[in-house]
Amino acid sequence: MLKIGVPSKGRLMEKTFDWFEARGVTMRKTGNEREYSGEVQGVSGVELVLLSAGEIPRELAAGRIHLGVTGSDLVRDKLADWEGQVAELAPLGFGHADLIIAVPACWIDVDSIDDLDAAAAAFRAAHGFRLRIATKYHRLVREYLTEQGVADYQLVDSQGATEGTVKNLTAEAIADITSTGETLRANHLKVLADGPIHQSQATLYASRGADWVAAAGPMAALAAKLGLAVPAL
Ligand SMILES: Nc1ncnc2c1ncn2[C@@H]1O[C@H](COP(=O)(O)OP(=O)(O)OP(=O)(O)O)[C@@H](O)[C@H]1O
Ligand SMILES: O=P(O)(O)OC[C@H]1O[C@H](OP(=O)(O)OP(=O)(O)O)[C@H](O)[C@@H]1O
Repeated sequence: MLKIGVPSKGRLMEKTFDWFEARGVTMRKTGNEREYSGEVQGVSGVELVLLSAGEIPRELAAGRIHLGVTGSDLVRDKLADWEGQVAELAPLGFGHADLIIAVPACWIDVDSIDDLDAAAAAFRAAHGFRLRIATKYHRLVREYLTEQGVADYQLVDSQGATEGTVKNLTAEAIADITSTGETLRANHLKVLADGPIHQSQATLYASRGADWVAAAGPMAALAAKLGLAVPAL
């Protein structure tokens, strides 16, 4: 059997199902609406595993699923050396979102990462602690700030409603995903002008650690349906 992990709910699940359906592979949930079980039709030997989008990178890295669909932001953030653990087979063209840094819109002298760097140093001098950036993207944000030479900050973990942390006085800035920008605007935040840390989209990945010998037959059949080359893993 070849196991493929797909997000278990919401837009990502629906659009993933549509993407496979358009290529002759039907995925559907089985059982009652809330039951996390599913099946694949159109290619034999493929098992559907419905998982949280955030857990798919770890399951791929552990080799418990052969293939997985999730956001490229989550793979890069959750896995150290992601390219050593998974292979990117195809960007799927949906789930587009930018990982950005945003600061209060009223900070009129902070528009770029260099401005943030200067503001962070001034903040520490004035308050005696480092400027707080709320995020769930710890690895990507740390790597980016190191590259940009920003050091006077601390990350504050926020697993949701991150844009609210500034108003709630638990952070001075945030790093989060945005697509329409509505949540940022509604919370009086502005994006730093330097461009996103990462442009994410839903992507099909293959595990480098899974048992590909046992799954070779279903993988060849699935790759043919999807118009993909069989990856050398
Ligand atoms: N507003 C958005 N527009 C487009 N894509 C988004 C948006 N918010 C999040 N995403 C993308 O959706 C993917 C899943 O996001 P997230 O980790 O928030 O999952 P979730 O929906 O909370 O599910 P779960 O809690 O089961 O992990 C990520 O790759 C993220 O980039
Ligand atoms: O730019 P926008 O279109 O406004 O979208 C951005 C929002 O969408 C995501 O949140 P989600 O709805 O997944 O909830 P969360 O707070 O639990 O992450 C993301 O974390 C932002 O909060």
